[in-house]
Amino acid sequence: MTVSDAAPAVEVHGLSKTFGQVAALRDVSLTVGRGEIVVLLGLSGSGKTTLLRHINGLETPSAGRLTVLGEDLAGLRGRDLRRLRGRIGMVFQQFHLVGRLTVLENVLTGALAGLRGPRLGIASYPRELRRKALTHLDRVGLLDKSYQRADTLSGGQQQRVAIARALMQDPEILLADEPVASLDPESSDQVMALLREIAAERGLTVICSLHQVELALAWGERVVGMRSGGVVLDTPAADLTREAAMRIYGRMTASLAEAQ
Ligand SMILES: Nc1ncnc2c1ncn2[C@@H]1O[C@H](COP(=O)(O)OP(=O)(O)OP(=O)(O)O)[C@@H](O)[C@H]1O
Repeated sequence: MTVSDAAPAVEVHGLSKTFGQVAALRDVSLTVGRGEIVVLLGLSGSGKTTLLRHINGLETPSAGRLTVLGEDLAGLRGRDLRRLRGRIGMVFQQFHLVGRLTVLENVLTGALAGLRGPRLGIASYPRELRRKALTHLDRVGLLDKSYQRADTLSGGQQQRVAIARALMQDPEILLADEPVASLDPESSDQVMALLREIAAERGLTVICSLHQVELALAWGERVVGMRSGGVVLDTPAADLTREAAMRIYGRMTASLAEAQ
């Protein structure tokens, strides 16, 4: 085991980010251990996406430092940054599938970063990767949809395809940005359950942004509350009370926030 294998998944020290006049992150410090499932809970605009984008090296801090999987992001450029990003999977609110392609081909695109040259069609991917993609589709319960166009699936199914796609890169960290914001309550629960199961099976670190208190309580292990770009709470989900959740939402009631 090398030093970087033993390092926490993510260490954020005094991170601030301003976009023009807007302070999106204010002095955020946070350490996430390997295998932890952390929910970032906060209203729209509280800085959750900006924090996730920094962890993936997609934004440059205005101040502060980030270390991800033992690597200081400030020192990484080009190939080294791409290699680190290869260890981090992402899942988005809008799934970002290619609707006219089959489900299987969408999953296969998750392996593109590790391949040379463009690919066109399922047959252009190595057999080993096709097998791996089918295994992941089986894991997310969609093996029978493998050859269906992605845009014929329900939202919940599409998000499960996106999770299977993220698994193709064997990520050590999965960043999920409001993964259930477009889904009905039943599909939301299915997707959150799947994320938690997969994290446990693989020892995967999951950092997931949500804006609903109930989902955070049900599915997080640790809840980090964000408000106006700052961390206002960091607690095991089991200890999170509605009163504490109020601190995240300020003067709004938690139930109003739920309706957002
Ligand atoms: N590229 C950008 N340029 C300018 N302002 C930005 C940019 N990205 C984020 N912001 C601003 O930073 C603040 C935090 O946004 P962020 O998207 O991180 O919040 P969020 O909690 O993820 O909300 P949402 O769930 O709506 O995305 C907001 O005021 C937003 O308008």
